[in-house]
This record gives sequence, structure tokens and C-alpha cells, in this order.
Amino acid sequence: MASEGPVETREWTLDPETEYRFELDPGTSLAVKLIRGHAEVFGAELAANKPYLFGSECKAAIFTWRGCTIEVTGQPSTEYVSEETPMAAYANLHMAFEQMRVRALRDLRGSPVPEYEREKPTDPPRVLVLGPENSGKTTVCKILINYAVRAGQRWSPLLINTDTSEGGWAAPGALSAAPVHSPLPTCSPASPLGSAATSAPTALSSNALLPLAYWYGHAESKRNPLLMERIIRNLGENVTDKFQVDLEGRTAGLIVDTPSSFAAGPGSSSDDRHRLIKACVDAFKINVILVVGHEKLNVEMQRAYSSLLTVVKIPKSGGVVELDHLYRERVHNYQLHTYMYGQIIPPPAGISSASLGGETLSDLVLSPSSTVINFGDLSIFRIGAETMAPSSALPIGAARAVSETQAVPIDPSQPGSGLLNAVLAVLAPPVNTDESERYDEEILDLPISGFIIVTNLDIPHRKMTILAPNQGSIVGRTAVVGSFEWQE
Ligand SMILES: Nc1ncnc2c1ncn2[C@@H]1O[C@H](COP(=O)(O)OP(=O)(O)OP(=O)(O)O)[C@@H](O)[C@H]1O
Repeated sequence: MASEGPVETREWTLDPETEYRFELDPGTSLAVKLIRGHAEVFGAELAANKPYLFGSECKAAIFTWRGCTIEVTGQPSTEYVSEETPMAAYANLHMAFEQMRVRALRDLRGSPVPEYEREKPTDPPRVLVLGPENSGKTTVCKILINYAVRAGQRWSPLLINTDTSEGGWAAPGALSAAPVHSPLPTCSPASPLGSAATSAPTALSSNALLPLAYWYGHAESKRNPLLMERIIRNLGENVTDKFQVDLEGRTAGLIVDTPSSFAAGPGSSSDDRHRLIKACVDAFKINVILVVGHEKLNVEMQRAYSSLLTVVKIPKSGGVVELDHLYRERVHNYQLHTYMYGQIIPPPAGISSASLGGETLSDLVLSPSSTVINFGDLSIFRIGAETMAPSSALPIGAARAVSETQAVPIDPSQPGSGLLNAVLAVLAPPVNTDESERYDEEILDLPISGFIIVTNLDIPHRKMTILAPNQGSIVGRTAVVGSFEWQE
């Protein structure tokens, strides 16, 4: 029940197993303080008496298992309390995964196993989350990861993001993986998974994550399924290598978030979808598929995989908000700006100090550097044809002029190079000295070391201005352009 307080501050008292849901308009923010009881945001526990800030266009829920009182400052465009949440089902899932982790760790350490558990498998959970658009896949991933991190063993599960329309910890267009050591805060659409040390390792403290990221370059996975598949397999190889040396880390398992196009939707061919799901299942050695609220997909997955792994249909939350195309474009811009400039959320009136998922606000302001370089300082490529239509848009049987996984060099001095205001991923230097592998092939398999923006092209003087998160030299490096455009 809401009660009127001083300027725009209201108290909400929540019954057990209910949640306060809110949506914010562009340019507004909301501070939430827990006054009594216990509460969490997508599985991350709120500390008492500390204002948590939620930024522009955020949509989230404060859930409580046993009841609580919260104080809310700011004016959401929508706010209400819901008594119907799927949290009990998600908590049961978490418990099942927890048992799998404990069995895996016990097996690794050679600890005694109770009689009734002897026959049970000792594999940790490696979970693929599938579902249609706006079904709450990312939210389910966050909740399950946060519960694992908070559990007795303080596991650090790997969270793998294959949804390139969401930046994960890098920028939109990237696929990434990172072990999560502390709960993921849910603060703003600009950093859907919270802070990561992608642009400024020193500026971010306890929550800093160092993701491994690969550049796909587009928001839609159906645009270049071959490249997507190759990147998934690359990520998988890295995860396998990591687990081979980090045996205890392996017992925490992993959770893979996927784009909605893996589930269904216009323009995504059934063959491509199944190939990409299969690529994830193979690459990450998936043993559980979660299908969020989609009967048909659940039946499809049961048919294809039930003999190999466990397929579970889980309920969709009624709180998940439908995000339209324009919202998603705005989020891409927020994410790119956050990567360069950090996250600056003006707190609502009446809140002087607030934290954003555990980080104080000043920690989150970054200062990128703008430098002028020569055209020849950077080798720039595009993967696949210049104007790549989705496969489904090509006439049946039509072959592409340029292979989808061919790295095509771009000459910045050519008019129409498409580089002005383009977002470029600077790749890690190649480690492969094997002469037999062509360099333009190898480019596809190099991880991202950072992102830059071309803010000016001076063709007569063969120079370009680059916005980069730091002043490190990029001379001699290789960069790949995608289809994202920087907007001031
Ligand atoms: N219980 C809830 N209450 C309020 N908002 C919620 C709730 N659950 C999820 N949301 C919000 O709904 C939006 C969509 O959720 P989410 O990103 O998890 O869906 P998705 O299926 O991953 O989306 P996509 O279609 O991009 O793959 C997000 O902004 C999320 O914060």
C-alpha cells in the first residue's frame, strides 16, 4: 500500500512473496531504500538503509520472500505491487542447480557421498536459457546467477551472453563470458549486467569483471548466422580451456543467455535457429535447457534434446516489460555512451548520496580520449558483405557475393566507407604464428581488446579522429567495424 510522504517519497509495505514493479521514463531516476525486512532486485540482496539508484528507462522489481518495507523516491511512469511472481519456481530451480554444484565439488574433492546420492550425476549445471522476445531470459539468468553467488559456497558461475542486442558487459554487438563473483546489480538498461572493467579497469572496484568478448558487430543474430556460430564455438573453446585448469571453478557451472531469435520470430530460419542452439549445446556442453514460457519451443526442444539433456519449461514473469525497437536502439546508445563516459545518473530530488549496485556514483564517471591517427595506423575490416541482408531475405538458392565469414579490408579514404561515427572493435594482437593460417581468417577468431569510435574522417590529409576509452596507442592494431553507429 502506498502512503503519501514528503516530496515524492513514498513507503511501500510488501507482503511475503510479492514484488514492487516499476518503469522509468527517459531522463528520470528512482531511489529505493530498504527500511525493514529483506528484499532483492532480481536475486541481488538490498542492504538496509542504503539508497539504490535506478536510471533512465529502467524497468525492474523489488521482490521480498518474507515481507519488507521500502522507501521510494522519484516518479516512475508505472508502479504497482504484484502478488503473482514466478520466484518460487526460480528458487526451486536454483536449489536443484545448487545440489548439482555440491555433488560436482564433492566428487572433485573425493569427499564421502551419502548412500542415496551415489547414483546421481556429478556434473555441475551448464544451462542454456531460451525464450521468445521479452520473455525475461536475461532476468532469469541474473536471478539464477545471483542466487548462486549468494549461496553457501559463494560460487562464481560463468555468465555467457550470446544476445548481441544487449551489450552484456562489453558493448552491443559482442558475445561475452565472465565469471561472476558478486551479485549483479540491476541499475540501468545501460549496463544490463552491472559494471565491468571493459573500459576502465581501475575505476571500478569490487564488482569489476574482466569478460572475454568477441565481436559479432550487429544487433540481430540472424544477420550473419555463420559468424555467430563461429564465435559461439570460439567462446566454447575458451570456456573448455578455462575449466581444464580451474577445476573448482568448473563446479560452479555456467548459464548462457540467448537472443530471442534462437526461439522463433520473423526472419529467422528454422535451420539457422537450430544450428545456433546446437552450437551452444555443443560449445558449452549444456546439460539443462530452460525454456521461458513458450510451449511450442519447449516441445521442439524436448523432441530434439530430451535424450541427451534435461529440458525444463519455466514460467514467464508477468512483470517482464515489452521492449520495442526504438527502446532497444536507445539502449544501444546508452550502452555505448556508458562504455566511453561511464554511468552518470542524476539522483532524484531529495537523494544526495546513492549507490548504484554497490558502487558510489563518482566511481562510474569515465573520461575517454580523442586522438588523431593516420589512416595507415589501423587495419580496418568488415566481416562479410558490405550491405549484408539477412539470409532469409535472399532469393532461394542465391549465394552471397562475399562469404559471410570473410574479412574484407576497408579503405578509409574511399567515399562511402561507412566509417564515420562507426563503432569499431579493436582486436587483441594475434598469437598464432602459424603461417599457414591466413590473417584475414584469423581475424575472425581474435577476442576484443576494446572499442573505439571514428568521430571524424579527414580524407585529404588521410587522418581520422578516434574516441577511445583510454590513451593507449592503437597503432598497428586491427579493428573490425559492425553496423552500430555512434550518436551524440
Ligand atoms: N518482474 C519484473 N518486474 C518489472 N520489470 C521486469 C521484471 N522482469 C523483467 N523485467 C524487465 O523487463 C525487461 C525485459 O526483460 P529481459 O531483458 O529479461 O527479457 P529478455 O527475454 O531477455 O528480452 P529480449 O527480448 O531482449 O531477449 C527488462 O527491462 C527487465 O528489467
